[in-house]
Amino acid sequence: MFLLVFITFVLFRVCKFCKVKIKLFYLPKMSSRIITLAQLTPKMMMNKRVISSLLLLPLWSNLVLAQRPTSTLSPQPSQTGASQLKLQLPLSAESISRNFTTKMPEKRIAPTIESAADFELKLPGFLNKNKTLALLLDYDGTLAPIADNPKKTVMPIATEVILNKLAKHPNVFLAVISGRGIRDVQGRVGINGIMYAGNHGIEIESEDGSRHDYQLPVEVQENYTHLVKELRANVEKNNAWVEDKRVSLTYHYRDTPVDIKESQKQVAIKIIEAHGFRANQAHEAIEAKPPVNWHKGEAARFILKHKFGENWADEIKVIFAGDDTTDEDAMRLLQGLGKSFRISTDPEIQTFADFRLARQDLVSDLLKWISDAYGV
Ligand SMILES: O=P(O)(O)OC[C@H]1O[C@H](O[C@H]2O[C@H](CO)[C@@H](O)[C@H](O)[C@H]2O)[C@H](O)[C@@H](O)[C@@H]1O
Repeated sequence: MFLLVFITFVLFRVCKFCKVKIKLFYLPKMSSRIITLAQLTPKMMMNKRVISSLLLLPLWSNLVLAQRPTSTLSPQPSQTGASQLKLQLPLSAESISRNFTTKMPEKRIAPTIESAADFELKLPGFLNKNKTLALLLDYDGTLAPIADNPKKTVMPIATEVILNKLAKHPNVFLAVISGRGIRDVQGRVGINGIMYAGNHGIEIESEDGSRHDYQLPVEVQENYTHLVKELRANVEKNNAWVEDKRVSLTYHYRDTPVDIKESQKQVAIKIIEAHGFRANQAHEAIEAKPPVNWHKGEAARFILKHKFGENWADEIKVIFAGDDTTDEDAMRLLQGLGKSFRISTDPEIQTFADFRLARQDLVSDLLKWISDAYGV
């Protein structure tokens, strides 16, 4: 292993000395993330794919010495010293460690839960009232059924009642991770003393009110302002509208006439992408998210680390439930570390979740299953 590290080091020194501008492969659809060599664990270094990746580095194109955008968030996985060599690779260190040392996570058709009884049948003994449970939940389409306007959503009474009880249980930790602005989702859920994440995790607020805001690079913030203006000027018409959430937006087109819906949506996607933002399909809407390596998955991981420390996966049980494409980031990162549920009526849906919940109303049954196990 030492030899490998040494060879890699020498390769970098030689390339630097020769002033060779080295470049990495651009892998389409994989977002660029930053890792440091120091983050490669011995286990990863023994992996054949990582070894060949390192040895082939000088032959690749587009190697970039880069600095991670600053953030007020802590813990920061790669902020271990400004002097470290940082390489822009297509995968983060943690995903390399997870993907290459274990099985590469893949979306697939997940086993379905169709009734309240299915939870214990398919997950016998998963819950243990003596072990802490972290319950991470999405809001729209999960806690509240989808409505034709974001202002019209309400949680079913049964959900609200159980959620309030679970929030008070000493062995249950509750967090709501939403694409909405944080104040909006807090107001709708209305439970004090739990953790909230808004804007797909960019804003996080702890139970005691302390904030963790992912710091977007200035140019991304500027692009966002232009993006809102341009969408409003060009595609806020025919009943479509822009929900400006300050750092991310949702373009709602539910009420646009069917014959022009698709073409107008495509124009909106082009505008979003032209401003460097990511366009995610949602329910009769497009989510425009900033081009940063921060999403519901990273937010979930941050919340769990913040609350339970580095070894959270060994200490607690985790359940995540969500219904949308943006929830898949959390389902992917929690694979093998907790149990996740994707709410979808589509039996063919491909997901990173462990289970598909066939209907939104099964969320109340999921909460009931938990509250029964914890004697709430
Ligand atoms: O992450 P979530 O809590 O699920 O939030 C995702 C988005 O939800 C809202 O839009 C969606 O729900 C609306 C109400 O049911 C519905 O009218 C809309 O069609 C859906 O896309 C919200 O408006 C967005 O800001 C959230 O990002």
